[in-house]
Formats: sequence, C-alpha cells, structure tokens
Amino acid sequence: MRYISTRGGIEPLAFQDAVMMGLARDGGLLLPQTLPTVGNQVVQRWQQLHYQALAREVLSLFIDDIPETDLEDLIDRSYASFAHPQVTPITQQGDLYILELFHGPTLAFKDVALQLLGNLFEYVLARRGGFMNILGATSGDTGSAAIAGVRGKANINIFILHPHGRTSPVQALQMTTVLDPNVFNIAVRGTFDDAQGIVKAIFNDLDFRDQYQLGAINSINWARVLAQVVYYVFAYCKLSRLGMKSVDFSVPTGNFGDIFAGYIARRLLPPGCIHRLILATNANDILTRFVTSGDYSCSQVQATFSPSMDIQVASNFERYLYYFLNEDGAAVRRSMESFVASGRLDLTADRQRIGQDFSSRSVSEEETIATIRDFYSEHHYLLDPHTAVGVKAGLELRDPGRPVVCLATAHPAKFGEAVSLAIGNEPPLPPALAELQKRESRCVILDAQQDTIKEYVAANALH
Ligand SMILES: N[C@@H](CCOP(=O)(O)O)C(=O)O
Repeated sequence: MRYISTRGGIEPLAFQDAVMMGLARDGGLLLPQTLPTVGNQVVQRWQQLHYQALAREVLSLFIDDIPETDLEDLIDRSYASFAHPQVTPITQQGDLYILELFHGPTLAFKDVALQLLGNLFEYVLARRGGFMNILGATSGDTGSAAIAGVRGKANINIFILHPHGRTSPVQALQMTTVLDPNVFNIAVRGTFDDAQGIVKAIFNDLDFRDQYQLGAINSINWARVLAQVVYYVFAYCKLSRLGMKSVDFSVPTGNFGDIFAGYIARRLLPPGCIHRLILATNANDILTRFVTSGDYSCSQVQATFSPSMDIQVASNFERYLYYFLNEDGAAVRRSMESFVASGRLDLTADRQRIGQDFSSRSVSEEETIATIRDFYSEHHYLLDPHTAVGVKAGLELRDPGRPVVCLATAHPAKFGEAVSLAIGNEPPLPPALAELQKRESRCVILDAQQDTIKEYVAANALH
C-alpha cells in the first residue's frame, strides 16, 4: 500500500513514511493510493473478533511495511491502557446505540488513535534513529491524548497549542499538569482555527520542518484516521451479528477527522452496511451548511458548551473533497487555494451527491443542554455535550427502522459546567480527573503569531 497527496504533488510513500511526514509536503493530506474493500465473508469472520484482533485485520489492509508480529505488539500495547476490556464497548439506551469511545487514559475518543500513534512514532524512531518534535493544535481533547501518547518517550518532544481560555477547565488541566520534560503546552491568544492555521503554516515551511523533524499528531496524520476506522467496523460487526445489516452512525463533528474515518469504513465494508453518516455540528455549522446546501463558507468561531467542536476550518474536509472531485489532485489544489483566498467553496450544484454520503444537523446550545437532561431522565445515562450534539442529530435525522449508532466521544466529567446546567449537579470525577486541581501546572501564553510560535519551538526543540 502506498500513500499519495490529495494535491497530487508527492511521490507515493510507504506507510511508515506517511506517518512520519504527517502533512504532505505539497500542503495536501495523505491518503491510500487505493482504498481496500472487503466482502460479506470477511465481515462474517470479523464478527467473531475482539477489538485488538479486528484492529490487526483492518490495519493490515493499509499497512504492509510493519511485520505482523510487530503490528500485533503495537496494537496490544496501545489498548492495554484502556479501562474497558472491549476498548470501545457499545451500549443500547432506548432505541439508540451508544459507542463509548472514552475509556482511554484521557477519557476521549482521541485516545484510540493517539495511544497507537505515540507507539508508532517510537517504533519508527527506534529503527531509523533520529528525533522528532511534534507540533499540534487542539481545541481540547487531542492535546491531552497526544501528550499521554508520548510523554516521557525518548527522542520526542511535543508542543501543543490550545486556544487560551476556550477549552473546558478539565481539558486544560489534563494538558498542563503533565510535567514531563518533553512536554510543552502553549496557550495561544486566539481560536483553535488560529492555532491550527499556525501549525499548518509552520509545516509548510519545509526548511523549518526538516531542521526540527516536525511530526504531526492531528488528524492531518493518516494514522489518526486509520486507527479510528476500526471502531466503526467493530460497532458494525457487533450489530450485524445481532441481525442488523444496515446502520447509520451519528458523529459529533469539528475537524472532520472522526466522520472521515467513518467514510473510509463505509467504503471498506460491503455497500449498504453503513447506510449514512449523520454529521452533527454545534453552532459552528460550516459543515452542516456544506451538507445541506453545498455552501462551504467560513464564519467566526463561536464558543459553545462543546468546545472541542468550536472549529470553522475543518482539516479533513480536504480528504473528502479529493474523493468528491474524482481523485483529481489538481482540482483539489485549485479548490483549496480558492477557499484560502475567499473563505468560501461553492458546491451548491452537487448538493445531491453530498447527500448520498451524509445527512447533517446543527444543534443549538439549548438543545444540547436539553438533550443531556432528557437523556439522563429517560435512561439514567449521562452524555457529554459533544455526544449530546450527536444524539440530538441522530434522533432527528434517523430513518424509521434503521439502527443509529451515536459516537460517545468524551466522558461527561470533562465538561462539568454543561452537565451541571442540564441535571443540576456536576458528574462525579473519575480518579484520573479527581487529582488534577491539586497538581502543579505548566504552560506558556503566547500571541497567535507564526513567528512567535516558531521562536518558542526552536528554543525548546530537540535538534
Ligand atoms: N477536536 C479536536 C481538534 C483537533 O482535531 P484533530 O482531530 O485534527 O486532532 C481537539 O479536541 O483538539
């Protein structure tokens, strides 16, 4: 399997090179040269597998430069830190299925991919030698999961930018209380979009990138998306084993990485297994406007109860656009350049095609809080605000008779304020979070300026 860029400007790469490259050197995103597919017999076999065994099968379809036993070891070590034996268990609440993705060390779905990515970086560096300085941006959950994946690892430093004061207090503490000498937290005076824009601009300075051997932990890194494909397949296999042959998934969406993993899973499985992906947004509804009208136009980032989704410019949208534009790298490049120049892409003429892959709804702040409250009183099951956005959209957009799996992307205790507004008290803190307030924390606050961030990275980087 070789990897190519959405913008068509690089020679095909092996998987390990793709992981180390992160963002393609032509400014695009990496994708497999061809997408594998499986038939019903394979699905029947997969129905019998536990999570790690299924991960081995799915990942092997996309990775051919890591020996089988090494891959098995990487997977087993990555999921040993999860608190649930099934890694991503699925529960039924009323007539909805909830795919719990928050049993990893930082209690969000990001752990599923970032535990594996941290181990992959270590694996490749151990064989090739050298060092890596990771540079990433977070609106809340990616940061702590990435830090948990590489803290204390040899030959790796990690620099994480988060928008100052715009994550939940628990999310900020999960990052800033990690005091390992290889961890650097930077709160930028700006939004997540500012932080992500700076990270991408720095990656596109190829001299700086090469000098400091920059590595990417955001979902611009293909390995992030790939690891997340597994839980869609896992959930589908579990439900199809119970006789449900066609399901929808409802996905709280910000940077488009998680739902894009669902899109890859949908193309991997036989047609119809994943019927449709329900793309759920908060008030930052650029992606909902794209799905419902073909209008992909940027507006101001709004702060909401679901801060991890407070994003306008969604990184992985470009990967979908690549398939949407019939795998034409030059057309993707033109479209992305035009988007950067004007803040808008007009795909209104193609609305119906988009609707074959996705349906979408934007969920207001009031609806988010009401959904947490109603779900709790009906099922005694507590949703975090991001999951509530997905549940609300799932309930509104589902087809009669077709099961909907809602992705539970984070533990409610990470978002005490929203939960307390909904049910009158904050959820009990799991042990991993209970001690955070008392710990020492470390973070610098910097302006959202590319040069300022570069100076800070250069001063603290491995070289
Ligand atoms: N929602 C994310 C934003 C970064 O997205 P990623 O999937 O590209 O890492 C977060 O919680 O940080």
